[in-house]
Amino acid sequence: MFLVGLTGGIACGKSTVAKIFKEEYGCPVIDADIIARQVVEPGKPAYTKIKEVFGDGVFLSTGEINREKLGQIIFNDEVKRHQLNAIVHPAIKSEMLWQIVCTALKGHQFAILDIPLLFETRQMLPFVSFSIVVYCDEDQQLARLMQRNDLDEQAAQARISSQMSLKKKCELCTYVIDNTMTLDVTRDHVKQVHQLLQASNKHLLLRLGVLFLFVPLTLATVAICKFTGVL
Ligand SMILES: Nc1ncnc2c1ncn2[C@@H]1O[C@H](COP(=O)(O)OP(=O)(O)OP(=O)(O)O)[C@@H](O)[C@H]1O
Repeated sequence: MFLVGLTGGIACGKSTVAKIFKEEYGCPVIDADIIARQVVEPGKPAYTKIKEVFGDGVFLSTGEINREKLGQIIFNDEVKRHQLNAIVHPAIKSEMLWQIVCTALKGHQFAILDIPLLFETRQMLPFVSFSIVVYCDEDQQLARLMQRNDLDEQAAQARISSQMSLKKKCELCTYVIDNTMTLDVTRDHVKQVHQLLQASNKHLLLRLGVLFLFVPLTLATVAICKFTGVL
């Protein structure tokens, strides 16, 4: 199985495109945002570390993390942002790798990794064979974000500016999915990219690689066991 990174700017349409891949083509989608919420649930190791580093002030009375408060703190303090990233990113990465292994065992040709900050954090970049950026123009992005999150223009613009520019992401990726028009047009673009991914034989190369690694390892283990008298 090979991996496809799906990314883009905030509110450009990643979830919309991921849903089309999943529901219309049956592609497995591993969503970094969902994992990011799961790894900080009460009782998880990252939750405990956040409590140690940020104190009780960033928790609601229910025990859950007060995302708004934590968001304000890290948005205005780079050191704290790094501290939070150092806690959360490794936890997300290991859960993601675990989900990838489980998906690979089901025999899929490829899996989509929906990672908003694929190019910013670069954590999963070495693992993806192809990357897709969902694109819309700046005015649309601002309007969609303001409407969806009920934000004023200044707040929405601040969130957009905190990410790498969409233009730069488009330069770095393998495929761009244009989401500037109607959903039916976007569906057509997803179809085209899906066909290109299906035509790839990277999964065969990766399976061969695993086989070449696995066979000598197994033979070496058997030889050692025989030599030491275990077998
Ligand atoms: N082609 C489109 N035309 C009109 N509205 C759209 C289109 N695509 C997406 N939207 C709307 O734009 C908003 C953002 O879309 P979506 O949630 O898919 O973006 P996202 O990139 O996943 O966001 P985030 O970065 O926050 O995860 C949603 O309200 C969605 O319904």
